[in-house]
Parts: sequence; structure tokens; C-alpha cells
Amino acid sequence: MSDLKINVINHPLIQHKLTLMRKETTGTKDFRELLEEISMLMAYEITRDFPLKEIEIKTPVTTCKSKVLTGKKVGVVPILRAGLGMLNGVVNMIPAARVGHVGMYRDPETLKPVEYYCKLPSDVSERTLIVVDPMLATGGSSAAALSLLKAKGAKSIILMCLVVAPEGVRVVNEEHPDVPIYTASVDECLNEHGYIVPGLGDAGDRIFGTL
Ligand SMILES: O=P(O)(O)OC[C@H]1O[C@H](OP(=O)(O)OP(=O)(O)O)[C@H](O)[C@@H]1O
Ligand SMILES: O=c1cc[nH]c(=O)[nH]1
Ligand SMILES: [Mg+2]
Repeated sequence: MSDLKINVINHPLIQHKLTLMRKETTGTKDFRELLEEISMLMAYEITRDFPLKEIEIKTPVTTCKSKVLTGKKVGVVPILRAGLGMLNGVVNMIPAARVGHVGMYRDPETLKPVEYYCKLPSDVSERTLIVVDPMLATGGSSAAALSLLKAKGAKSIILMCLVVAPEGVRVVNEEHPDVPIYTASVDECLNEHGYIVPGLGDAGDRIFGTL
């Protein structure tokens, strides 16, 4: 595990909500709400080092210098479908962000990613992209999405996943050493069907009620 390059966000609220999401008795409505709440909290954590500059403003009382975000603008890129469950939480925290979409599903037999959609903001090369997908399992989908974004010009990318498997982190670390990964949990392993153990099942199906 110590070979993994990964940032684990251990905030108690995130860990508590993740436990509720993992339970098989948690229904679609609660699962979706919890994922949005956790995404908001994770966005808060991953933007901790974003640069600030001081500007002069006028309050009702006086003028003063006060801080605002500076540096690159942000783009949020959910990997469809399940990544959509993390989109609103991030955009709630960064309302000026543009949104791109990458459609990618994992072939259930081969576990290889299949790309089916891509629509990005035109200035993708000038933005910091936050790619969101709740699950990083074999790493195939995220690695392919990151390659696609780089081929479209992206230069600064952060990957934010709710739960990851060590196997998938190794793949993304190897293929995209420039992309920092943030997660709420590094789980144990993958099972014979490529599902994360203990994980939370199929995130897309639980978000959209397609079980
Ligand atoms: O790391 P990997 O082994 O590639 O697996 C992870 C991918 O699998 C899930 O998507 P899925 O294929 O179920 O598509 P969906 O979001 O449409 O349900 C998940 O949301 C990831 O995108
Ligand atoms: O555990 C897993 C693995 C891939 N995709 C999911 O939704 N869950
Ligand atoms: Mg799915």
C-alpha cells in the first residue's frame, strides 16, 4: 500500500456518510443525497491549496483588502453515468465551474472501458479539471478518461473518486503520474468480477435505481 500515490480524505463527516452509503439497506434516495454531500465536502478539501489574491473592496462600513480565488478556472468532468452523482456537490462549492462530460462504461466481460460520449468546454487547456467518478476499480475507465482529456488538450487534472481499489490506483499512478488522486477510502481489493471489496456495489445502479 505504501507504494500508492493517493490522498485519503479522513474527515469524520465524510467517513460517517461513506459508511451509510456502503450499507446494502441504504436506498437510492439516501445514497444519492449522501454522495452529493460527500462530494461537497471532498471538493472543500481538495481546493484547500487553491491560490488566492487580494483585491480592494468596499463594505457598507469601509474599504478594505480581501481575498478571492485566482489562478486557473475550474472545469468539472463527471465520468458517465456514476460520476453524475458527484457533479452537483462539486458545482455547489465551485459555482463558476464549467462542466464537461465523458461517457465511459466498463464491459462486464472484459472489464475494459468503452468510450461513448465526450463534450468538453472549448478552453479545456486553460482550466484545472476535476474529474469525478465514485469508483476506481481496475482503473481502466479513469485512465482512459484521463488520456482522452489530455488528447483534447487538458494540462492540469485532479481525479476525485469516492472509493478506490489499490489495483486501480497503481494503474492510474503508472499511466498518469501527473494526476493527483483524492479519495475517501482505499479499500482492500477487487473480487473476481472486478468489484471493489468491501466497496458499495455498483455505484451507477445504486444512484439511478437500475439494480
Ligand atoms: O476502474 P474500472 O474497473 O474501470 O471501474 C470503474 C468504473 O465502473 C463504473 O462505471 P460503469 O461501467 O458501471 O458505468 P456506469 O457509471 O454507467 O454504471 C464506475 O462508475 C467507473 O466508471
Ligand atoms: O465496485 C465497483 C466496481 C466498478 N464499478 C462500480 O460501480 N463498483
Ligand atoms: Mg455502473
